[in-house]
Amino acid sequence: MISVKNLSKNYGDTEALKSVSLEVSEGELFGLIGPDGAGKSTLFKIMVSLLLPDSGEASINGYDPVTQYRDVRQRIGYMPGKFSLYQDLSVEENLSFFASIFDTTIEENYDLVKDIYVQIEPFRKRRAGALSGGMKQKLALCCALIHKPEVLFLDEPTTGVDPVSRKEFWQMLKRLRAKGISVIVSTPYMDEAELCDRVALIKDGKILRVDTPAKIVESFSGDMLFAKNLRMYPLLKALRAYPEARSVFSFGERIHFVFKEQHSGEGKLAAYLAEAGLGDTELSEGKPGIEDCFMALSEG
Ligand SMILES: Nc1ncnc2c1ncn2[C@@H]1O[C@H](COP(=O)(O)OP(=O)(O)OP(=O)(O)O)[C@@H](O)[C@H]1O
Repeated sequence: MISVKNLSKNYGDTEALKSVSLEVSEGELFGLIGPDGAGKSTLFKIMVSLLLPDSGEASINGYDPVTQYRDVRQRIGYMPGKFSLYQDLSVEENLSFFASIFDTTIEENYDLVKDIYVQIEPFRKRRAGALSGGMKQKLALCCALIHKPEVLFLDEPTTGVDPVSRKEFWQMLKRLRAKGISVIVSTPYMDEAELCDRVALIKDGKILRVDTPAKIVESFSGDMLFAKNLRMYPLLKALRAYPEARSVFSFGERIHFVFKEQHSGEGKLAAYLAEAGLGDTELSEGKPGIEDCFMALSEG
C-alpha cells in the first residue's frame, strides 16, 4: 500500500504541494489528474525518493522514501515525465543497462516485459534517440519494469503521444495491474481518468477529490448544455456574459455550459444567443464528465 500524509513542498515562494494526503491500495490503477503545474511531478519525485518533502510523510509498501530510500528504490519502477533513456544507446542496450543496475538480466524478467518488448524488438539495434514517441514510451516502460517492481510510477506517460499509442498504452497498464503491480499514473488528459480504478484530482498543489471516476461524475450537480458554433470565441464570450451562467469553458470542439441553480432553461438561452447574433449555435443536452467535475471543484 502507498500512503501519503500531509505532504508539503515549496520551491522558494511557490507552494508546489499543500498538505497532500492520499492512499493507494495494492494492485490498484490509480490516476493523478491535473493540469500543468498542479504538483504531480513534485508528488511523484517525493514518493520515489528523489526529492525531500518540507513536511509530511510517505510510505511505499511499508518503506519511508526519506529514511529507507534504498528499499523504496528496489521495489519501484519510475518513468519520469521527460524522456529518461540514454539517447545514444540502442533499444537493447538501454534495457540491459536498466536491468544491470538492479542486478538482474533481461532474460530473468522477460515475461513481465514481453508483451511490450515484442513491439519494439524489431528496432532493438536502433538508437533510442531515433525512435518515434510511442516507441520511446514503450521502451521507457520496459526499462521501468525490468527489475519486476511492486509499484510502478508513471509521470505523464501519454503526454504528446498519438491517440492510438495512448490507447495501447492504457491496455498495457491494465495487463500490468492484472499481474498484481500497483500503478500510479499522472496525466493532464481528463478523458484518461475513466480508465483508472480511482483518481485524485489535483490543482495548485491541493487534492480536490479522491474517488472512483464514476462516483466523481455522479456527484456533479447542475444542469448542463453543450454548445457549438463555428465562431467559438464570440460564443464563449456571449455565454460567459449570460446572467444565469455558473460555469462556461471550452473543451475539445464544444463549450460546456452549466446553469446557475435557478434558471429559466434552454429556450431563454437560445433566444439570448439569437439576439447576440449567434442564432446558429447548436445546443445539446450535456452529460457531465470528469472535466466538468474538475472545473466545479476548482471553482470551489
Ligand atoms: N525545481 C523547481 N524550482 C522552482 N519551481 C518549481 C520546480 N519544480 C516545479 N516547480 C513549480 O512547482 C509547481 C508544481 O510543479 P510540478 O512540476 O510538480 O507540476 P506538474 O503537475 O507535474 O506539472 P508539469 O506537467 O507542468 O510538470 C509549478 O508551479 C512549478 O512551476
